[in-house]
Amino acid sequence: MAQQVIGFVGAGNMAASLVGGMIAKGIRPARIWMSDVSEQRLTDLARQHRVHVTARNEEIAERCDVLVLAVKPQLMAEVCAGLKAQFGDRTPLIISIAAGVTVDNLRSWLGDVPVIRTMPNTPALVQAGATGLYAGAGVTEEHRQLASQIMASVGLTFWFEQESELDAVTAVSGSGPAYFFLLMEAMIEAGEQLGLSSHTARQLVLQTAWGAAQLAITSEQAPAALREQVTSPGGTTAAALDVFEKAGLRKLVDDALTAARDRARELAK
Ligand SMILES: NC(=O)c1ccc[n+]([C@@H]2O[C@H](COP(=O)([O-])OP(=O)(O)OC[C@H]3O[C@@H](n4cnc5c(N)ncnc54)[C@H](OP(=O)(O)O)[C@@H]3O)[C@@H](O)[C@H]2O)c1
Ligand code: PRO
Repeated sequence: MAQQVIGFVGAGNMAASLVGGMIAKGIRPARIWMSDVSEQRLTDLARQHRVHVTARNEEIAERCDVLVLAVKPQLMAEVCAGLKAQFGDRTPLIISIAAGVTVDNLRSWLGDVPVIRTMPNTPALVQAGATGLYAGAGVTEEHRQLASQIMASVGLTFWFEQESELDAVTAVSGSGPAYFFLLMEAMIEAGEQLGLSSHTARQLVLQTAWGAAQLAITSEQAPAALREQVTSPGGTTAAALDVFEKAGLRKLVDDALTAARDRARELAK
C-alpha cells in the first residue's frame, strides 16, 4: 500500500477494530492517527497499538491524506463542520463508516471532497471482517484502490453500484456479528441449563460456531445442504430444528434484518 497517512476521527469500537486489524496485517502504526473526545481511550490505544493520537479532530484533518469518519451518525454533521474548516486547498479522501449517513449528507457538510461510504464490521479486528463500499462523486480509481487496500487488510471487500445497497449490507454484515453473538449467548445459557459447566458450554458453543462457519466457507455445498447432513431423520437435530421452525425463526430473522435496514434509512434523515 502507498504510504498515505490515515486518520480515524472517533476511536470507538469499530475504529479500534479496524486499526487493530490493519496493524496486525502489517500497516505501520506511524501511518495511523486517531482522535476522540476520551483522553483515556486515546491513551489506551496509543499504548496498545503505538499509533499517533490527538484530542483535536482538526489535527487529523491537517495531517492525514485519508480521513476515516468513525463517530456516531448523529454526531457526523457537527464533526464534519469542524474538519472542513481545516482542509484549505487540500481535498483528502473521506472514508465514512457510519451507518445510514449518505454521500450527499457528507458532501453537504464537507464540501467538494471525494467520499467513499463503507460498512465494515468488528471481526475486522481478527482480519475476518466484511466491508461493503460505495464510491460517491469525485472518487478516482486511485481513491478506490486505496479504500480497497485499507479495508481488504482486515477482511473481504464488496463494492456496490447503488448506495441504497449499503443499508442492506448494514443489516446483514454490519450488524450481523451481534446476531451470531446473541445466538452464542443463548446456546451457552441453554447448555448451562442442561447441566454443563459455564466454561465447557462456552468452549463447545464457540468451537461449534467457528467450525460451522469454516465448514460453510470452505464447502462447495450450500448451508441448507450442510444442515441436512447434520440432521438424521427422527434424530436430535430434527427435534431442535422443529422447535426453531415452528417458532417462526426465518420470519423473525427477516423482520429483524428489515428493522435494521429501515433504521439505517432513518439515520440518513
Ligand atoms: N460497532 C460496529 O460494529 C460498527 C460497524 C460498522 C459501522 N459502525 C459505525 O461506526 C461508527 C462508530 O460506531 P462505534 O460502534 O465504533 O461507536 P463508538 O464505540 O461510540 O465510537 C465512537 C467514538 O467517537 C467518540 N466521539 C464522540 N464525539 C466525538 C467527537 N466530537 N470527535 C471525535 N470523537 C468523538 C466517542 O466517544 P464517547 O463514547 O465518549 O462519546 C467514541 O469513542 C458509527 O457511525 C457506526 O454506525 C459501527
Ligand atoms: N453497529 C452500528 C449500529 O448498530 C452500525 C452497524 C453495526 O448502528
